[in-house]
Amino acid sequence: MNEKVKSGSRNVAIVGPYLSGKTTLLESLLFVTGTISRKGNVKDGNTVGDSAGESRDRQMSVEVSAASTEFNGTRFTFIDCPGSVEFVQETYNALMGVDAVIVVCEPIRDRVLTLAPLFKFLDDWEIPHIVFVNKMDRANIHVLETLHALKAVSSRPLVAHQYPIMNGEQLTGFIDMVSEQAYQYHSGAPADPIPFPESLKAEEHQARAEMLEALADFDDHLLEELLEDIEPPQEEILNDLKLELGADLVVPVFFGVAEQDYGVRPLLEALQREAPEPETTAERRLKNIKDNTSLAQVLKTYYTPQGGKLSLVRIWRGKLTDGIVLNGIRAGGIYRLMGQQQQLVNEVGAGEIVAVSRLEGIKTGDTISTEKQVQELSKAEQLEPVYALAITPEKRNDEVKLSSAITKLLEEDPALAWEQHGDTHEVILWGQGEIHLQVALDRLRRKYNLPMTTHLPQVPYKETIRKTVAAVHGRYKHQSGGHGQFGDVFLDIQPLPRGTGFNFNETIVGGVVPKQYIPGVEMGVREFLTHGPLGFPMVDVAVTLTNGSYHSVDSSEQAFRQAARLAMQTGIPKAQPTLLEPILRVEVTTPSEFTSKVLQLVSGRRGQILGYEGRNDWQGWDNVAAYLPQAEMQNFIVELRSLTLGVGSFHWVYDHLQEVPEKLAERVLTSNGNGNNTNGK
Ligand SMILES: Nc1nc2c(ncn2[C@@H]2O[C@H](COP(=O)(O)OP(=O)(O)OP(=O)(O)O)[C@@H](O)[C@H]2O)c(=O)[nH]1
Repeated sequence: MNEKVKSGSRNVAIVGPYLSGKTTLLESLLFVTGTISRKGNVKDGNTVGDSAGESRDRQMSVEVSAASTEFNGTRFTFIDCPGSVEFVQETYNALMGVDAVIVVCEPIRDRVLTLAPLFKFLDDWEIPHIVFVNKMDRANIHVLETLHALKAVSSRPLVAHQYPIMNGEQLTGFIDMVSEQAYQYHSGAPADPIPFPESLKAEEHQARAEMLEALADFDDHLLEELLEDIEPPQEEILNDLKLELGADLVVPVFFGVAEQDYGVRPLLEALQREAPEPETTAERRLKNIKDNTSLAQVLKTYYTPQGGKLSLVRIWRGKLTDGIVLNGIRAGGIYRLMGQQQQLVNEVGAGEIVAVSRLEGIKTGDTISTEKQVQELSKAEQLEPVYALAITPEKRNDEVKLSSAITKLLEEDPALAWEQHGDTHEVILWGQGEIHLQVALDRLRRKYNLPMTTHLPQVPYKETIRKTVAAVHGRYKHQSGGHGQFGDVFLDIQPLPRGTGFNFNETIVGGVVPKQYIPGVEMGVREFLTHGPLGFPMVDVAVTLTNGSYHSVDSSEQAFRQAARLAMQTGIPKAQPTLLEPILRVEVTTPSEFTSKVLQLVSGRRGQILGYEGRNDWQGWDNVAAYLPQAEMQNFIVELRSLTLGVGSFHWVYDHLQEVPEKLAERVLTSNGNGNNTNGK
């Protein structure tokens, strides 16, 4: 392949909503360029893109996969990205390393709307992108309607690079908007030039005029020509398209049918001609890097079924050679990827995306170099986890293996997080949704032989008291053979304001409880508070040791500890124990058209709405701020997505504890058998 590559390379990500046809498009790109001789099919599970077992099982991409090919002397490395919102972190991480992006979407209004977060990410990072409207064999909305829907969700102007020629709902050809030449598609062969279809003249002229006006917004010379009614030379239009795409000022639009390879050659030609060269991208990405060191960045980490580590890296400066030492670690082999297949190479230069094996300790997003100290490249933002499951190994003695397997799992998928909860002691796996966690659990089973069972995480309820009880007596007296045990205390138990925690005081006078035994009293009180009468840890309680007595031989710290526990056992039930639940402060982001539904969702889940407003940085989107009980959060993201075409999201932080309404508290306590185990619904 090396000899044929004459005119540089391009690294292109293929992104877009779930099931829009990205993997099919990659298959077609590889087929049209002769890299594969037979196309695979998503249903049959034999495509290059969806090569991981977890993808094949679900007929959906769950991680990025890379494939290189060559077209007219240019090497293309395509990165097929998952479309599901639950795997978007994969996509964001990979986008940090590409020169251009193909956004694949279907000609369906609601599907187009779901592109908004992706467009925002691309524009925030100024990543050049084009749109490929796929499935134009089922286009039951008009081309101009599709373009309008696209324009509504993009902050950058869209320019139709082609005008599709349709026969009913089926794409049959296109008009190239630069040359105004019409072409007819053929199965298995390049498109043929045909005469301009007169019936499309008016529509095509309008779309072309809009394209030229959009380009002219960034080119005064073109603007003058348009004002003076001079037809601009094609060279000038192409030049503007290249410059303005490269600077993420405009978004060219193409149409096609990936399944029939329609529109795929024109797409490749446009990418070769107009997508920025790797050097241009490097200038953009390295503009804040002051030193001149060799640099690469990890876009994705894989663990192969054999357990080997592979890091997909973009080389920004310098080159990678066999046996190179990066960040102090000797790399294994360097490979070009074709889905799960690897082709060993000895040396690769700047501007390429390749996989490097055995970079132990290096994570996705890390900057790597041959030098000791380098400036870190910026990374894609880390998404907050929004969905959790408590997990337990099916086999008890697998518990020891779990933490090292989870560490590897997190390296492969940085959108996962885990914790061992301090109160409930459960191991909780956090991620972006149900399917995301199921895929992670599949990996644990397949790659690490760790089958797990799951359940909804417990809500970490707490308890407090409402009333003060004074002078509660606790006496511990035990006579067994020789030495006896004697401790005797009087405690005042008082509720504290919410969020205060626990206070211990003593007002002992005259040494009725000697100093050395007082820590024992505090210990006994604290022990009792770890498990209150309702079954949960107690908070916001003050306990004061006011009185007591001792025995000069039989008293000990231990005996006072027991006496304090007895006093607490007597006193707390009289102080009106009450159930408290954690309340989160939640900030929901949603398209404004769904805000009222979101408000209903929040109120329906016992939420307290704190306010909502339009986002300054995102036209047409609102933020809703609210307090929500944690017990109501388990499936919140699932509901939110189903109300907002999948694009609603939220941030949360723990805020405070609040009394559980009485009726609900009864239910929680009965379903827990006075113990702690469900989410309280
Ligand atoms: N009619 C029609 N169907 C298509 C076309 N391209 C893809 N499909 C079908 O659409 C479905 C989804 O295709 P994929 O290529 O898996 O979509 P994807 O975007 O890679 O999916 P994810 O990565 O899981 O989001 C499959 O059943 C394809 O056969 C097309 O041009 N026309």
